[in-house]
Amino acid sequence: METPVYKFEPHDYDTVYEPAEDTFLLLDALEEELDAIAARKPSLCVEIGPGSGVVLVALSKHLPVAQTHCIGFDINPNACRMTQKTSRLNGAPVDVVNMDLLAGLRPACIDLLVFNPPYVPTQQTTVSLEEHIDEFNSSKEGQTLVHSWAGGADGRVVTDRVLTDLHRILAPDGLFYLLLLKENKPEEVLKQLNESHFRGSIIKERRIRGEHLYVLRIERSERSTK
Ligand SMILES: C[S@@+](CC[C@H](N)C(=O)[O-])C[C@H]1O[C@@H](n2cnc3c(N)ncnc32)[C@H](O)[C@@H]1O
Repeated sequence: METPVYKFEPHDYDTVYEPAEDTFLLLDALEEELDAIAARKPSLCVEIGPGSGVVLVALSKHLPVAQTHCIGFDINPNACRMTQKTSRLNGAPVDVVNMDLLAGLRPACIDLLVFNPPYVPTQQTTVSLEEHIDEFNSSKEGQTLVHSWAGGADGRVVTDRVLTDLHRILAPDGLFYLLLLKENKPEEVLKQLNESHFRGSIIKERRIRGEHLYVLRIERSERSTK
């Protein structure tokens, strides 16, 4: 999918994740999946961590407005603002909420879920929404951007929280597209999913500048059709 127009002001580079190779790989994978996605007639499309908003806005441009509500949840308030701005710039309606992952959502409501997580293995542990907003308000710029990429042990701390919640929030016929790095052990993730009523596969991979990136497509192993 074509990358939507986005406009960073100088200070945004310190606080919001700028679209990079991982973003573009996810866009390419989603483009190839558009027919499969349309066939599921998604009512609710959610991106966790939309950052600049380009992935969510690109998806929104390919999904019928009357049918699909697109919404992003980002822990970073400036990423939420940037996603709104990208939405406006492209005339593509998406909502965005400053929230930590998906805790506030009712069960089995997400038809299409997308996540390009903080995937770099680091010592750093993740922070709560409150701590994140405090950091942001105390203008420790550069600090907030760390949470866009710092993934803790195996780069999986945030991703594993989503995977643990997946059974609760994914609709029976839902699809989940997840970007991972080789160091996140995608094969191990797939094995765990296969053992817990999901099935998944690697639908796209790319080696770029020392990173080996994967996009996984995940769905329930016994899905109901609409
Ligand atoms: C690697 S960036 C991806 C940004 C964008 N989706 C892209 O592909 O360019 C990860 C995003 O996840 C957000 N994020 C990190 N932890 C989060 C959490 N617990 N809840 C919601 N968003 C989170 C970050 O603020 C950041 O915007």
